[in-house]
Amino acid sequence: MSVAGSIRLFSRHIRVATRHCRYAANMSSIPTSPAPLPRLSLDPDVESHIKKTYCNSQEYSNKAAPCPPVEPHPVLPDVLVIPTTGPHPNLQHHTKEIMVDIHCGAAILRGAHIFAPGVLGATADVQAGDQVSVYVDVEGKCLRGFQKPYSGPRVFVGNGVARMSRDDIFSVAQEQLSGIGVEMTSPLYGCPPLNDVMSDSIFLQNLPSTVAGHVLDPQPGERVLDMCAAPGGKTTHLATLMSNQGAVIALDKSQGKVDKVMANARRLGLTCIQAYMFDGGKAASEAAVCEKDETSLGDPPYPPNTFDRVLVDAPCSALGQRPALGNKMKLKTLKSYPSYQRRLFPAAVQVLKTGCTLVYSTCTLTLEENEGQVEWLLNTFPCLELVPQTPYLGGPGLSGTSLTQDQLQMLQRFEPWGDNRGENSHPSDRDTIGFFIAKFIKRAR
Ligand SMILES: C[S@@+](CC[C@H](N)C(=O)[O-])C[C@H]1O[C@@H](n2cnc3c(N)ncnc32)[C@H](O)[C@@H]1O
Repeated sequence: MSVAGSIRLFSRHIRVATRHCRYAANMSSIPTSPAPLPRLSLDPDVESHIKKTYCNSQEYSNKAAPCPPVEPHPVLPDVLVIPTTGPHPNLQHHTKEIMVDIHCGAAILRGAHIFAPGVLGATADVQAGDQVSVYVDVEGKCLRGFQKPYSGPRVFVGNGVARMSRDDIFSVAQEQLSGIGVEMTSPLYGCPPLNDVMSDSIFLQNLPSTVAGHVLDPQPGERVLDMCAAPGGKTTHLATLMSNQGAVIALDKSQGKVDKVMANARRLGLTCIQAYMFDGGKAASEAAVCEKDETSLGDPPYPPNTFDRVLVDAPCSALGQRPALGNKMKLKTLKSYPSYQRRLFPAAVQVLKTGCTLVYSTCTLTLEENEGQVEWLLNTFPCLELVPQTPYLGGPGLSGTSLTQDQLQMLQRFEPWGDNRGENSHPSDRDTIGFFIAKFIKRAR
């Protein structure tokens, strides 16, 4: 098989979702309504190609981190699931140690190696080629360049081989460093790095994020607005679901982020995406004029009733993200999100055509940013009707607002501890990040 041959994936890319760690799920009996989609049969060669790539990689050639299985998702036709393995209990602790911060630690748990600038501390004797144990400084108190075994609170995340000596790393300014400092050979959790694997065809994404794309359900030829788009996981999914036909307008607030969206679009060969550095909250303008051609809408802002679908995947407190080794967010910041998110909706509702779909999603857990926002939206925009979602792999919304039981059942909440899914749910649907999805139709009112 040539890779290109397997790609119906060219027009229908595969999303790859990893499970982050094992949980003994204490499942409730809340009923879900799984709605099977037409199955896209995955080319067996694709699955075997991915398996071979991992099994041959150093991470999976040792017994501590055996190659994880690759499974087509039972409901989502364009998703492969790679369960994370671990924690691996018998990893040896080496005397030579590397310290990293919580962000680098989370990246390691997601399958990354350690880039040299990410090394916070290394014991004095570390040389290139040495076996090292890697620890995360969970309180952010380890100073850069630290050279003793660190005695503050720390978490072991696995073993690796130093590719640079301590001197290589700390004798130059951090901004001049590049390349891999430590190659993780036995991470605590086995999570496949997908960096070079079929990069024109697959996108690594959290499972609930792939559900959000399907819930929006964009069709070929439509105009879709992705209001908060970077790095473009959902943007590229939407364009793929549209078979690259129509227009996906992606907005984000900095040029660097917009460049990332476009880089991902180019990588996947998705030409129907146009990304702009633009405040989503200002995306609507009565005075704006839109090009007639649905594939070239031009720059934002856009006139009312321009889009067939709008996704507001809002900036949020991200408390559902996994893996997470620490969180330094202040209460003031946490409390700032609901009002910031609300700024986005007047424009989102205005640019949406009547009869069309708005999806709101977050990767956080708070009532204020999730069910509370749905309550506020329904009160503020009487034209919005809350509607059920397909596919439905999560659980209902939480009580605590004025939303009725029926309305809560229309919401889709993924608790990161996995116990709010139906008893027949697939294991990959219970071991996810925390996520929230609400779907609305704009009615003529
Ligand atoms: C949850 S992330 C989006 C993730 C993205 N949808 C994906 O799936 O790859 C939220 C994004 O909103 C962006 N953002 C924050 N404020 C914004 C604004 N006023 N207008 C547009 N984007 C904004 C942030 O820069 C961030 O990239």
